[in-house]
Amino acid sequence: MSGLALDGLTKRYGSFTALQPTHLTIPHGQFVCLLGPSGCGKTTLLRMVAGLDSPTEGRILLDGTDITHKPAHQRNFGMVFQSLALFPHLTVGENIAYPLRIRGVPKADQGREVDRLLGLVRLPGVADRAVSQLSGGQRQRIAIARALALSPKLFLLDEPLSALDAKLREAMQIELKLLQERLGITTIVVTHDQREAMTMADLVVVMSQGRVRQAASPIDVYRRPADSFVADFIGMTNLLNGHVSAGSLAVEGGALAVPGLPASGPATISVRPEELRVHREGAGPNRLPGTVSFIRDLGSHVEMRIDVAGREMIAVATPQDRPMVEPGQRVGVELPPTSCVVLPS
Ligand SMILES: Nc1ncnc2c1ncn2[C@@H]1O[C@H](COP(=O)(O)OP(=O)(O)OP(=O)(O)O)[C@@H](O)[C@H]1O
Repeated sequence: MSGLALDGLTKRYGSFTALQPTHLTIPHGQFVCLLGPSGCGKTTLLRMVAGLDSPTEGRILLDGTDITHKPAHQRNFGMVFQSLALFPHLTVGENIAYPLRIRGVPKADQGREVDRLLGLVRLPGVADRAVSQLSGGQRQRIAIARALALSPKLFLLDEPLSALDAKLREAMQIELKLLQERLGITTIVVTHDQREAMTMADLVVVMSQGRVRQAASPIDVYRRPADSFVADFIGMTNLLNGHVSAGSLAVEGGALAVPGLPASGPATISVRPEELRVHREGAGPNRLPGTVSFIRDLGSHVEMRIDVAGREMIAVATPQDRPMVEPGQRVGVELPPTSCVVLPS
């Protein structure tokens, strides 16, 4: 197969398992984001792919070849890691040329390659500048350019944009995505920012506690979360626990018609805030009665917090669709059946 395959990749430190046996296939040219809270094993996984750490068990295959024990410097992967900062005493051009020099690329070709790479990251003409003369965003672009020297087979980045302010970060996410699309290089980025992952990735790998919870497209992890962790971690959601009875889900406050329920027993559903409909009338199909506790108008959308049988639900509406309700008002919260996702118990 063309691409990267992890076959039971595992990392243990003594009795602690940082990465549970992981199976993952990444087709050639994909942009993958490893996403999860701090300590979930994202960096551990990336470092093993990079060859900076060795797995306790399992194999790493690149285009069908086992590279598990190949030293990092022989893998020809581009890396942007915090531990691989730019050399402050070298110019921009010298920094980018560094990997070329190590590999014995002739001097004349080095200059040409540096210019090409600076063009790629949209910073032409800065080769002679000192690194200290660059802004944070420019430095990150240089680190990316350096990592892309020698046309690597894989491009690996660990939280590459985390030091940038919110606006620049968003701009760089789009830039990085477009660059990756142009180059068609298989890319793996570690991030704990779900918006960042949704912006850039073809494949989002959601991790928690050393385990891959779901690996799917951004829209699938959002619309069809594999479990309550993923549903809660990706964006906002309403999780409702209930019991299946006579074909519907009995929850605090009422009974709901939900497609795909188990025949009996407990069940949990997830409903996104923008799917909820808030009515001034409490009664109606798939409605739960509640009381508005808080409303905030964020300009682009209105967020309503509603107390339903002692639990808080969140509904979001556009300014155009905003229901005319006030805090303290009794309302009906409609959960359209097709928007309810049944999660495995
Ligand atoms: N050398 C080590 N020895 C022992 N435990 C380690 C070592 N390296 C990492 N760990 C542990 O393995 C777990 C996963 O660490 P990892 O760095 O992969 O997390 P992460 O998801 O990248 O988190 P963050 O977003 O905070 O960087 C953590 O609990 C960490 O403490």
